[in-house]
Amino acid sequence: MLLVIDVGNTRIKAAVFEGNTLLETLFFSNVDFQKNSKTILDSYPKVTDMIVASVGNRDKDDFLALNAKINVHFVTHETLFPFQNLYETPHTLGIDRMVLAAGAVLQFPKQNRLVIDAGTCITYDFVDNEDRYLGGAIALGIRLRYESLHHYTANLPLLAVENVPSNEQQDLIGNSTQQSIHSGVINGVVFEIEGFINEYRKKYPQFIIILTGGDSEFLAKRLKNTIFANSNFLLESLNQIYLYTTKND
Ligand SMILES: Nc1ncnc2c1ncn2[C@@H]1O[C@H](COP(=O)(O)OP(=O)(O)O)[C@@H](O)[C@H]1O
Ligand SMILES: CC(C)(COP(=O)(O)O)[C@@H](O)C(=O)NCCC(=O)O
Ligand SMILES: [K+]
Repeated sequence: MLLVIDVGNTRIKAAVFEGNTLLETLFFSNVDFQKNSKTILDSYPKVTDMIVASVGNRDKDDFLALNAKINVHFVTHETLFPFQNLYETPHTLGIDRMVLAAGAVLQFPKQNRLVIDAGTCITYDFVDNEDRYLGGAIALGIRLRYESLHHYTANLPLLAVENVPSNEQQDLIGNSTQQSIHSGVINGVVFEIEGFINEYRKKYPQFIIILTGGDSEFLAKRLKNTIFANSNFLLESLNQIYLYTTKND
């Protein structure tokens, strides 16, 4: 039984897998990581291995301290990935982005793939049908946009995606300060993502789109393009990498 852990800049996400079967997902903030992870391990005594992808500043010792009996596999730039990395600065590429690219290759073989991860940042990662990772883009996530508008202006309030009315379209013309901010943030993100997809389509007429990240379910309803929306895609990709690396060791 495997515990997979994704340490992002906002949340830590975890999941327990038995082979390809996802048994449980768990989410917690960075602060109560140690306590919660011990709870997970106590609830799943059959966990023998853990695979960790961390963009945060946690080091391997934090995870080794959880349980000395568990084998910890820390995903690094030296991990065996199922793609050719054509990034010009391969050692600055986010481990999370590499895991997403690996998941796209392993779960959607032999086609052009664009992975969009809407979390702290919105990342775009492209792997072509020859399994070459070409790179992509890094943009402000939804929360960072709301926080920037508040922190870097004199009068704008701090809003959040949770305040957005649940209807699936955000009014284009905001008729109040709050609605203007929501229109700028939500429509800005939706139009940005659709704009990127349209530009990719000019270069690659055929490709699939995988949308993941904590804001993926919110955004999937608002995007016109056909996408595979899966908020657990990074966790599933970590499991796929574990199976791939142990098989190819
Ligand atoms: N229970 C939750 N707690 C915090 N953020 C959540 C939650 N559910 C969804 N979200 C959304 O997920 C975003 C973080 O997405 P995530 O992919 O976890 O980020 P990262 O991987 O960068 O840490 C938050 O900004 C928020 O909009
Ligand atoms: C862009 C990121 C901060 C995204 O992190 P996240 O939104 O998942 O918290 C992370 O992928 C990162 O630190 N990248 C390093 C720079 C690069 O990928 O080129
Ligand atoms: K992200």
